Amino acid sequence: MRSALRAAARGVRGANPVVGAAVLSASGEVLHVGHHRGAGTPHAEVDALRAAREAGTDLRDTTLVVTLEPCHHTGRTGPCSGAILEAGVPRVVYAVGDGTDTARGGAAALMERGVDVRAGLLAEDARDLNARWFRAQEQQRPFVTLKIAQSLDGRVAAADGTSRWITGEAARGEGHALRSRVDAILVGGGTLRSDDPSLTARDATGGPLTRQPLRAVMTTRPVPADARVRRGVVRAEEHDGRFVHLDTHDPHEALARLRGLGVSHVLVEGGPTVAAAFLSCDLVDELWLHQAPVLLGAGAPSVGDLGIGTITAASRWRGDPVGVPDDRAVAPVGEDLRWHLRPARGTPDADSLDAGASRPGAPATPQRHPASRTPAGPAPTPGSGPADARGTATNSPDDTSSAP
Ligand SMILES: Nc1nc(O)c(N)c(N[C@@H]2O[C@H](COP(=O)(O)O)[C@@H](O)[C@H]2O)n1
Repeated sequence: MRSALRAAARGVRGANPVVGAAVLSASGEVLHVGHHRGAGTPHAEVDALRAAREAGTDLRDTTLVVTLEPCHHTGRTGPCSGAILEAGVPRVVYAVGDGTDTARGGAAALMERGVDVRAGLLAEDARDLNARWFRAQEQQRPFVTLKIAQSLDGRVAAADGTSRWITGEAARGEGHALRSRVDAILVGGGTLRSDDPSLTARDATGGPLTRQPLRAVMTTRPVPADARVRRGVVRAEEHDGRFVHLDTHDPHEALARLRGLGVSHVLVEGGPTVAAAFLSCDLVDELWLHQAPVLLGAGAPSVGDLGIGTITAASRWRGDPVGVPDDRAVAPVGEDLRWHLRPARGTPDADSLDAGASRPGAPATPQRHPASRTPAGPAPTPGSGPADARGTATNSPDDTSSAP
């Protein structure tokens, strides 16, 4: 299971949990490992079984160990329960159950077909690893990533509103790769008016990437008929660059609407007021922050007023090495610096990985932070993060100034 947990940490955060699997011999030797690489790609079990098949491993006396209960549904991919039965693996050990209504049930289905299934091994570690994903599922909302591209002094635009480009090409490339992985991108009315963004996912030449997210603007004002965001990106993919106007200032309402449109992962790209609105409601699960070696001295801040009056009430974040190309929570990207962060409010997932579980050769048992004793979905720790988990933002996204 420790091998499976380490493999899981090579995945990406978002619509799906990070999941790892290992095929063990009868004597308990790890023969193959696999992991899930994000929504739409094979699940960890299928990845590990593929490795076994390619190596010609006889699976008749093996055990499949997986960090999450095998799924029993056809979503973007087929059911893992079926793949395991087809492969003829006689024993399955999983860490933690899949609580989702759609995917759960794999364990029962396998047992019915005579597979020896055990649950609960290193369950707390497995749950910790995906604490924010479980929390988003429990709250029945999409997983939320906030992306910020800012100057050294925390600004996303110069005094005249110009923002192209603060960060360099490499950081922008990461941003576009992230765009093409999410189901929807969301910006506020201020960004719409100041930048007129297209919100498409593009490659280095400016051409559209294969997968395009739904493009959402959250504003109570009209979205002009000629706004770039309304212009079609013709793609045969799931969300294929459609546009949606979210006529609200309430992040909860915006997320509920997006969920209704089939969105499981939303990328909030600003501006400052929208960022503050999501942060104030404790609705940011993951933060990608690119910081450029540029000083602006004036201009829009990356995050608007969070209502924090004193340092003990600061919104604190911790490094998350899971889901970034180099397994590093803080890393140089071209000339810029990338921070990959999670709220430090007590969701324990990356605490366990601070000890190095995502890195090859790391200690087998992830260490947990003392604050990680509660299961996924704990209430925010008082004073350690953005306030009310069900709070409604007081700032209006329409007041927003520019963001890249
Ligand atoms: N057992 C298992 N292994 C994985 O590697 C997984 N990613 C999951 N995810 C579960 O299945 C749902 C996604 O299914 P699709 O990728 O859309 O087919 C996800 O919501 C989890 O419940 N499970």
